[in-house]
Amino acid sequence: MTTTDLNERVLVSAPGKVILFGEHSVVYQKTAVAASLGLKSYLYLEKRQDKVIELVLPDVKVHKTWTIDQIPLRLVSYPDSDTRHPTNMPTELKSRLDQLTQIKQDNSQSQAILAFLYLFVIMEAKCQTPFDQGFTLCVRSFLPVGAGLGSSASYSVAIATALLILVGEIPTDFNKSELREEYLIRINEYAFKAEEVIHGNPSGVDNAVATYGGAKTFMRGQGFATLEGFQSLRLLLTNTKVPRSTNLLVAGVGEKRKTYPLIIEPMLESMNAIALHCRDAFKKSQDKSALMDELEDLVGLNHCLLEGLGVSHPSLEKVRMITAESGLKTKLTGAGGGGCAVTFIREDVSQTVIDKVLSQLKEEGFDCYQTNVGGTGADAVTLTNDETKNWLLEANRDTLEHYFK
Ligand SMILES: Nc1ncnc2c1ncn2[C@@H]1O[C@H](COP(=O)(O)OP(=O)(O)OP(=O)(O)O)[C@@H](O)[C@H]1O
Ligand SMILES: C[C@@](O)(CCO)CC(=O)[O-]
Repeated sequence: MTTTDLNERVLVSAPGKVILFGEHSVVYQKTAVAASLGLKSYLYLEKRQDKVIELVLPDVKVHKTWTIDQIPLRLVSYPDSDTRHPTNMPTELKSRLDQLTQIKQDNSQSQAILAFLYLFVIMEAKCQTPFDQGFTLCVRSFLPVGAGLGSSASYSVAIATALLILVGEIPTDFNKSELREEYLIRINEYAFKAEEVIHGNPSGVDNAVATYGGAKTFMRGQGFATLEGFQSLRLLLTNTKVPRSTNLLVAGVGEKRKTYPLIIEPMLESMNAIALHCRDAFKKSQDKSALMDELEDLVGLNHCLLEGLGVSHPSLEKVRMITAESGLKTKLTGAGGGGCAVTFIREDVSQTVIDKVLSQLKEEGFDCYQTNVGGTGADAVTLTNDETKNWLLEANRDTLEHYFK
């Protein structure tokens, strides 16, 4: 096949995130501090000559095809889709999308498919000319799915970016455009919609970090600000591999808050103060050791409050115990209930100590990641060689990252 035989193809990337402070409290308009991760999702988009839509999501074992006529485009007028929660979508549209999703048992699959179909339908409804072209969309992630590192936001940002490019709402090289800010706002808004499908009640912090990258403070309803004076941190991420659902954990905290408002509200307020203290600690541009003293205190305080909200797990307490034996401070990150913990490592901690901790954590069956934080957000490039969806599935991280240099 020569390059000229190839259909138009695009590669999209979107990072995961680590919440340093403020998970759960951020759902209730408190401040959170979060940063993008070097671990990302990559999406391959190919326009097709036939009218087939193919969705390939190997991380959640989905491979679906539909013809474009099966998708309920323009079937239901849905003018206020941007302001309505997806659970309030018109009944007719809901039942058509459920029929197309056709997987009742496995939530991770149905949420991923539904998020894709929902975004496509509401985006297409806003296009000037009806969309009638087939395409293949394949997502492959280097993030553990459902483990607290923002896999759903990374997936949501990747599909929002790709679909906006597909329907002609943003150019592939949106990051180089003078309208970049506007395009990023659009990506973030649609990614939030996909997060609403997957999460139920997301604060928006995860998709904001996955869209814009960097290290941020975030408050629901007010958006984000760059974390001034942010210094790169040595972080160890440990995935306990205990499955959990962000949706259910967020709902659980909501129930507690309703039952014990006078107890829970001050806890959420303390978490807000922790995030603000972290912001100010970076701003002071003090030496790294003094900064780490403060951050380590905040780690302990924030974790204990989260534990009090009921979102820790014995596996996370185990990570805390193992790391504490070597003098390292750890808190859960993301929704908790299993999933990931983040350990803050001071500059003066030797590789021998880190290796010992790594081997103890691995002995427990946990996965560990040492990755950089605060890097780029969503990005896209046009593919011009003979890349295919199988190429995406087989390529390693360095190869894929190279496309975005
Ligand atoms: N690579 C992927 N491909 C398809 N769907 C994905 C992918 N990654 C995540 N998802 C969707 O997101 C869901 C996981 O979302 P969830 O919010 O529970 O986890 P998370 O985003 O990793 O954690 P947290 O919200 O705590 O950071 C999956 O069940 C699936 O529906
Ligand atoms: C638990 C939570 O605060 C973070 C999940 O990464 C939920 C959210 O902010 O949407």
